[in-house]
Amino acid sequence: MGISLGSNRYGKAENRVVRIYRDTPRHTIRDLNVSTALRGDFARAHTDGDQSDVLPTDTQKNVAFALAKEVGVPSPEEYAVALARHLVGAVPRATGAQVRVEEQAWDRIPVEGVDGGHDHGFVRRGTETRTVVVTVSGRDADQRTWVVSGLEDLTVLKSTGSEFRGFLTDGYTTLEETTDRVLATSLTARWRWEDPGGVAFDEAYDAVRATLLSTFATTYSRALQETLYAMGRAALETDPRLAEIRFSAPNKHHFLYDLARFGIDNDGEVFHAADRPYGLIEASAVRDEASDPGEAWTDVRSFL
Ligand SMILES: O=c1[nH]c(=O)c2[nH]c(=O)[nH]c2[nH]1
Repeated sequence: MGISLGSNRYGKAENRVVRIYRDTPRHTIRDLNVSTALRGDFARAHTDGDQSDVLPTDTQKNVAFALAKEVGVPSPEEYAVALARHLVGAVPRATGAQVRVEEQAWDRIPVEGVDGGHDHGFVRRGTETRTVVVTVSGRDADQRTWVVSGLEDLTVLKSTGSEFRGFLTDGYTTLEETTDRVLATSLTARWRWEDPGGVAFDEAYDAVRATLLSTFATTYSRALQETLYAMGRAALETDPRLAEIRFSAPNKHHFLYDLARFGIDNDGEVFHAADRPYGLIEASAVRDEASDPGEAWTDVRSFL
């Protein structure tokens, strides 16, 4: 019977690394969920139970925490690149690594009379998560690095300025056309940097996020598909260093509740917010001259 070892990788998932900068009385906090994965020739661990090529996942965890001090977290992207390169360097059999980081933002607690909020009191910001996936491939001089930045669970809604009509129908179609509906989604967006060298990632994140939000609000929507593509084009126009942006967007349906049964008018005022099923709309925008994505999207969740 011919059976051979297929693809494999290993690492430590979901290290909850919190780095606090406290060099001045005004502290800053970077709250990360860090996952590492190494790939390479680790066949003997699978076939022979031989661990001599395997740097334990426990050690990978320790490195994730140590680099939060030694390299720091100037941005989650820079931290992830340093961690991925360190791990490949530390493991002779590794041919590549992927480091995923999710960052939860903390805002300063507003305090009366204190400009810009409290020095060391923080409150978590919403459900939104900033994300980074860094993929490193090869060793030493041949090494390549891809950086995909993004966000998850950016929940947005517009209460008008959205329609859905003129769609294909068949014998099973019951959906009615609408010229005025609620459009809501919980957005996942990921953008690939053409060349991550020298990018000020924190500023860039704020700029892309602001562009996505303002485009969502100001663009009249004939479908979520059209809105996503408009958001993607706007993001790429905002920052020429972006090669492409990909979206995954659940259409969080808001159904007009039937109050006519009770003799009550409902002119787009009362809705049932259904949580499932939901339309799942996925789309991307790509710059014409973008480089080949290489391994940037390998094993990146929910994409295309
Ligand atoms: O924006 C939308 N796109 C669709 O493809 C779709 N399909 C559907 O039933 N409602 C919607 N809304």
